Amino acid sequence: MTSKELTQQIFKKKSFLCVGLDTDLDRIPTYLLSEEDPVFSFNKAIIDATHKYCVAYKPNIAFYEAIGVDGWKALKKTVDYLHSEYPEIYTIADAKRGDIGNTSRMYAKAFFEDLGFDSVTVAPYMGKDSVEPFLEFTNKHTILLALTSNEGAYDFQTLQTDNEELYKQVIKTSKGWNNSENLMYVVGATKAEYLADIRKIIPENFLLVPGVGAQGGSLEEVCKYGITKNVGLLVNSSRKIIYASDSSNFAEIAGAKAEALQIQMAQELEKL
Ligand SMILES: O=C(O)c1cc(=O)[nH]c(=O)n1[C@@H]1O[C@H](COP(=O)(O)O)[C@@H](O)[C@H]1O
Repeated sequence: MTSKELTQQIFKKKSFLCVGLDTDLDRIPTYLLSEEDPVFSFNKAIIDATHKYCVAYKPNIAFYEAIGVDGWKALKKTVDYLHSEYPEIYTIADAKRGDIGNTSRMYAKAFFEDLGFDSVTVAPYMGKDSVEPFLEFTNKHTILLALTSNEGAYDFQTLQTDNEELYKQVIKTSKGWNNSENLMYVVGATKAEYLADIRKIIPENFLLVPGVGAQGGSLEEVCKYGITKNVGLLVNSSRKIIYASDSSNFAEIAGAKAEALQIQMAQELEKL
């Protein structure tokens, strides 16, 4: 899906919500554990209940890798289910990969070709040759970590180097690698006040903004500083939606949580 098509979906659904599928066997309703594939059963129920209110899903790969082969199978089934049942939905593999070029090429093949995701999150630390193999997939998006939502973001990302914070250098340098508009950036919702500066460097690029909900980020603040006339935002929430309830109607309650965010988003879109 191109950035333009994603923007069209956002205006059509009046939502720039991404639901995070951080599916943890210790947190899903216990009655699902007797199912053949509890992770997929949970994801399917969440997707069926929330898809009307969001434009994207972001499985965090760690949650699938942690349970081995079963996790990888559930991940593949989840992406296939999304693409077959809801082809208008955008998919993000939250993998935070990046290695020497030769190895990054294999990561890119895994997430884009084998699993068929529309995008993957990538760590910029190893530089251009570690990111280029992802960017070579010009019909996919590479989502580079810029300024993350966690406390540790202040350890390196905001350090001054040449009178400028490191995360700004990451954005400025990497945007020159992008010939085909297929680069997005991660900026944590907990760092919303930085978005005004970030928009001066990249006025158009899509930003994936996690951290609304469980991490305390504010949707209003994110929109205040980060929204553009083409929206340019995908705001992720995981735990606050998918674990809103552990009762038998967990999916319905997740749907209501997603709808509440969608309503707020529709109000923000009306202001544009
Ligand atoms: O790349 C990410 O998605 C990401 C970057 C970041 O800076 N902060 C962050 O929380 N994330 C991911 O976004 C999700 C946030 O989950 P919740 O805090 O439960 O909404 C998790 O899967 C995180 O790994």
